[in-house]
This record gives sequence, structure tokens and C-alpha cells, in this order.
Amino acid sequence: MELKFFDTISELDQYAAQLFATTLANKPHAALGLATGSTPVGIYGKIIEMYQRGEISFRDATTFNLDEYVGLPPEHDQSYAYYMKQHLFAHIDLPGKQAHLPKGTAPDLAAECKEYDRMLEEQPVDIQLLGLGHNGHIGFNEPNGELQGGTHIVELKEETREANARFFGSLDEVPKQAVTMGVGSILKARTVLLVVKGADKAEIVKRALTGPITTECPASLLQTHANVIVLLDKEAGRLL
Ligand SMILES: O=P(O)(O)OC[C@H]1O[C@](O)(CO)[C@@H](O)[C@@H]1O
Repeated sequence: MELKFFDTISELDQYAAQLFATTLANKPHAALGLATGSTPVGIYGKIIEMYQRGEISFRDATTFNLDEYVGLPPEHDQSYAYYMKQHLFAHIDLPGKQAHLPKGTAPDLAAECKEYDRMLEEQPVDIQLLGLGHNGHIGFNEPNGELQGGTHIVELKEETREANARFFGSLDEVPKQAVTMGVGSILKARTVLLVVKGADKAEIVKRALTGPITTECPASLLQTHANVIVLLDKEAGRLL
């Protein structure tokens, strides 16, 4: 596991964006695993700047997002499909048919999960971007006595709904379920890029990277992966 500490968020975001550019320069058909939440917004901003300077192209790439809320259509301004369009896809040359997110409004969600896994098997992720939830979740894999390997439907923890309520009008509007790639699928990525920002994540990132490997802290399973890069700002990394 490689840990990198940054004095500024801007330097961290630029470093992460450059990793994506390098991946695509070496392999234009790469599959990129993408994340949502507040953490990657600045990284996507830097990627867009690089695209505008002609330093990166997504023409031949494929993307897979980690998760989506159950019940939110892509037009809903809090769906992750909408987020991706707003923060990245509308600004780059990635063909729409090459961008994948689980469909939270699929009539048969079990079939949707199976199909998502099939696509992931067909085109394994080269580099998987991950944020970290305050309770140690990755994607929407919440702490639990047991975890599922593949894409599945998950009941969101109250603390996760509360943390994400800031984006919705009220807590009641936050969906109670999501579709998420499983930890098993995440661990199949060739490289995992975990990005952690802010003082409020210092405790959980320490627990995830140096504590026991346990399903009660899903991010701790990253300790079993051979190629993890962790980017931290000063505040998030202060206990490591
Ligand atoms: O980046 P944030 O907003 O702190 O969220 C951390 C994680 O939580 C999620 O937003 C899900 O709650 C993930 O998508 C993200 O990686």
C-alpha cells in the first residue's frame, strides 16, 4: 500500500487526475471505476481541465460507477447518474454508451445487479477511485457482520442517510436503499485509488488502513489488495 500526503487539496486532486491520464495514455481502452460524493468533485474538475488542454481523452475508455440510489431516475438531481453528468460526463469525450452506472430504477433490481457483474467480468476495472464513508463504507458497502462480493441492493445505515441528507431537501427524501458494487468486485480492480480528505476522516482512515481487517469496517478489506494507492490531505492523514 502506497500512502501519499498532500499539503493542499489542489495538489492531491491534480495527482489523482494525472493517474487517470497516465492510465489512459498507457491503455486507451482502460476501464475506469468512478465514485461520487464530495471527495472526487475536485479530481473531476482537474480531469476536465486536462481534457480541455488536450492532455486526456476518454474516447475509447469505459467507466463503471460504484453505486446508485434505489428509486432515483437519472434526471433526479441527487441521483449519481445526474452527479456524473454534471461533474464529469457532460464535459469530456466519453461516449454515453461506454459510461455505466447501476440503474436504481430498474424494474428487476436483482437482474440489474447480475448484468452489472457480467459487464464488470467482461471488462475488469483498471483503476478504481474510492471515497471513504465516515463509518468505513466504500461504495455503499456498509459495516456489517457479513459483506457481499458482487453487485447487490443494500439498506443504507441511518448515519449514511444523515451524512448525505445535506444534498437533499430533508432526511426523509434520502433513499433508504442503494445498488452498490460489492467489496469483492472492488477488490478485483488492478489498482485501487482511495482518496481521503478532511479532519473528520482522520480516525476512520487510520482504522481502515491500520486496524483489524473486518467487515465492520469495509474499507479495511483494502489491506488485502496488492496495489492500493491512498491519497490524503494533511488533515485526513494526521493520525497515520
Ligand atoms: O466523499 P464523501 O461525500 O465524504 O462520501 C464518501 C463516500 O460516501 C458516498 O458518498 C456514499 O455515501 C460514497 O459514494 C463516497 O465514496
